Amino acid sequence: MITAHGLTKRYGDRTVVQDLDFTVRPGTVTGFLGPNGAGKSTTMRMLLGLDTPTQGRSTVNGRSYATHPAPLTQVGALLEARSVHPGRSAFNHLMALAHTHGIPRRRVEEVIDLAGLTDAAHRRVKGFSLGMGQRLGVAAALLGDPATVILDEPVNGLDPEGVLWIRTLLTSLTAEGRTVLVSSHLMSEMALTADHLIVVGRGRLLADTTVAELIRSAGGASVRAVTPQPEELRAHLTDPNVTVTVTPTAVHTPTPESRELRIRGVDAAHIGHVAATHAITLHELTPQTVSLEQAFIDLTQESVDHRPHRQHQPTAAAAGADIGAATGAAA
Ligand SMILES: Nc1ncnc2c1ncn2[C@@H]1O[C@H](COP(=O)(O)OP(=O)(O)OP(=O)(O)O)[C@@H](O)[C@H]1O
Repeated sequence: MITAHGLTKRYGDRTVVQDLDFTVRPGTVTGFLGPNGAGKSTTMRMLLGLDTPTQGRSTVNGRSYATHPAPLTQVGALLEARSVHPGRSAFNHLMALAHTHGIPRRRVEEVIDLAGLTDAAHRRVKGFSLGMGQRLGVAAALLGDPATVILDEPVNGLDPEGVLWIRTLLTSLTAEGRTVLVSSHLMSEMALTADHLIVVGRGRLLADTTVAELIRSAGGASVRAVTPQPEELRAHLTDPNVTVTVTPTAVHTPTPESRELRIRGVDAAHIGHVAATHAITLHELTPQTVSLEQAFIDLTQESVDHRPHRQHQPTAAAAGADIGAATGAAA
């Protein structure tokens, strides 16, 4: 388990992490998200005792990182900056780390296999690709068989096979009851991997929530209906939990009198049934899901100053990063 209490970091007069409170629990993958410069790496460094907080404190497995007598066996970390001697082989690098904690050679061989580096184990690290370097970093993080794992952008530089490997690895680590905190810029990856999300922007906590709840709060599921009888359809959707928004003009509709309705609180099957019962013509009935990517952009748009302009497209096909993109009737 990881906790942060009022964690704050200032560089000069710039506050880059401000009053962060969160708990990362065992048994789930927690995604750590935020735009560039939001303070993710700084926070991770503070959790690992590599940066001293200006205020506040953090614990890993109940104590501050610095007070763990054998930290490698408590928390394994992969940070963006690698500090591996380029002339050493992967095996020797891991053996050197293992010696500091009395970890046996057998475990070094195990993590080399686990990371898919068996064939490259005795090659010098300076010849490694970015992806192989990431695999070595993950092997080092797992060396001490730690209960808590902190990975900063682990899929960075990995090919599709490597991405799949990380995804499977994270799931198996949490299935073993470990605590896993992982940062990424890839929303599509987080959607597939993380159960819980901590989102920061300009150093502040923006959300501490589940993937499903973040999407729900960004608008959740809706149904797009296109009909030349919009007012009639609306008049028959009378449940107080149902909201219907009608677009004022015929944009992207097949006939001039058609309108697009965005309907929330009821599924496509029910709308289709209502339309059939009242002989209302439908040109389109499409379940829509806000993508995690769109939910993230909505949440963090105040925290970035370099976005050109807002593009809101909560469609099932938007951005290629949707999760739960509905097929057939919406939930
Ligand atoms: N040693 C330092 N001295 C001064 N400023 C720093 C230092 N380290 C980080 N910063 C600043 O703190 C802010 C947060 O940086 P950090 O690397 O933690 O963000 P991040 O969310 O990890 O970003 P990215 O996603 O781009 O890696 C940035 O504006 C960065 O320039």
